[in-house]
Amino acid sequence: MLSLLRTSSCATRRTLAAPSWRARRSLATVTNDLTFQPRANNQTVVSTDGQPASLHLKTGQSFHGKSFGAPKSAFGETVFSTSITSYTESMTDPSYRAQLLVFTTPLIGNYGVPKNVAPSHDRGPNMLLEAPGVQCAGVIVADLALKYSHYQAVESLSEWCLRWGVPGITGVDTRAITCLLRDQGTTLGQLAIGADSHIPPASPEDFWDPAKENLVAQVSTREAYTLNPEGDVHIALLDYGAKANIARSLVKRGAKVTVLPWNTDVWAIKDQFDGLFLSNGPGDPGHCMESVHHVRKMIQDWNKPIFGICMGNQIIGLSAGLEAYRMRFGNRGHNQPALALANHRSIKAGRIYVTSQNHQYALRLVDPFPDGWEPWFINANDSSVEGVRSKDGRVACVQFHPESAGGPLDTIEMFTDFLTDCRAAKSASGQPALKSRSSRAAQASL
Ligand SMILES: NC(=O)CC[C@H](N)C(=O)O
Repeated sequence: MLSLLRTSSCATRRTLAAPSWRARRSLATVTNDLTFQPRANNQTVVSTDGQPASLHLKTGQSFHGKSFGAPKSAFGETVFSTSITSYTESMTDPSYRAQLLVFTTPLIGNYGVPKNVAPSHDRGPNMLLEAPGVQCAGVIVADLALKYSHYQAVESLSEWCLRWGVPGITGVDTRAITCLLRDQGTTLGQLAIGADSHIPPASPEDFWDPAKENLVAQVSTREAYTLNPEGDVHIALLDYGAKANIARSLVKRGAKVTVLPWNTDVWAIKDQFDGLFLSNGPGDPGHCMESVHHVRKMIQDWNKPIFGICMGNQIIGLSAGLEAYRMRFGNRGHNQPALALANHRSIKAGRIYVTSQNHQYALRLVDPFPDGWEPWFINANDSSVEGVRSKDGRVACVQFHPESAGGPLDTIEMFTDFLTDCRAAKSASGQPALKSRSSRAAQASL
């Protein structure tokens, strides 16, 4: 906390109750001095080349600071996250693909980056973070910590970004940028690095728009692979850009998980599985209609449990006949309140769960809801739909992230609930449950 108060730019911001547009713009020119005086102790010091860097928004605003990480420019959607911790988890979440991520928390990088233990498979759960490398297109921070300290840290945020070819900018007023994005909505941007970086792209058409691309096809696994083959229930995990903690959370609870490419025709191979799980993933769900087609068949004609998270929630909603729309600035942070409307095992109607979120699209609340479906959760801040379920409870999905990483664990037991449903469906279908490995044993193997 003391280090937060030490920088003059933070102090300046704290005095501004409601900065005018002109004031916000001039704040954007505030830069930090990256010259660091090494201390006489053994804590690791971050080096940064501190080249000139600018964030240019398609709407005409520019913010000038210093670069860290990879010395190259990048385009993307400029979005903000209000999470206070877990920059490493957020930056490895494939749902942030093609996004320039603004952290509203001022001091970023102070606990460095841990060794992301090499997985047995690229997307296996045996790594610490959510994917092998940095997924977002760039990072925008107010104050890059010039010193990091954590027992697991092996490198600085800047070194990590450099290794993964991702640029960063520090010394910009992220509060002013966030106020702008909140008013005008998620905006296309360019993170420009180098001597000419203060010159914005010549025309608004020069800003690359990732929403036009099928980003899911870029991040999904190319080949199916199986984790924890001894698990007692076999779950098909459709990978739209799955955070590793989804597979981890299923494996920890004793499931065998087969991760499948996003557009797999699951109906053709359904007999192997006791449940279907749809992951999170980047971009517009409208690009995934091929998958919606397969999932609709599973919803209509299969009799086993189906669960979806975030992009998975949107795919299930589209399959059920709901519409997905683009929100103004989305929800990204770790303290989004979701009000439960129906009981299901650990979830109690009437309770508010604090949830981790990262999404730009949402399912539209309509009245009446499609036949046989009901809303399951509503966001207590903005009233957006946070989950839907079939009235028989067999198919359910949530817009938030029960697996967290990072974020609160309020809804982590939804994984236990889903696997309990899968085990019940398996024994009801007459298949004897295999001798289950205890979750402790499965966890020990991770
Ligand atoms: N985390 C996610 O799965 C994001 C879903 C979708 N890409 C969105 O932005 O709304």
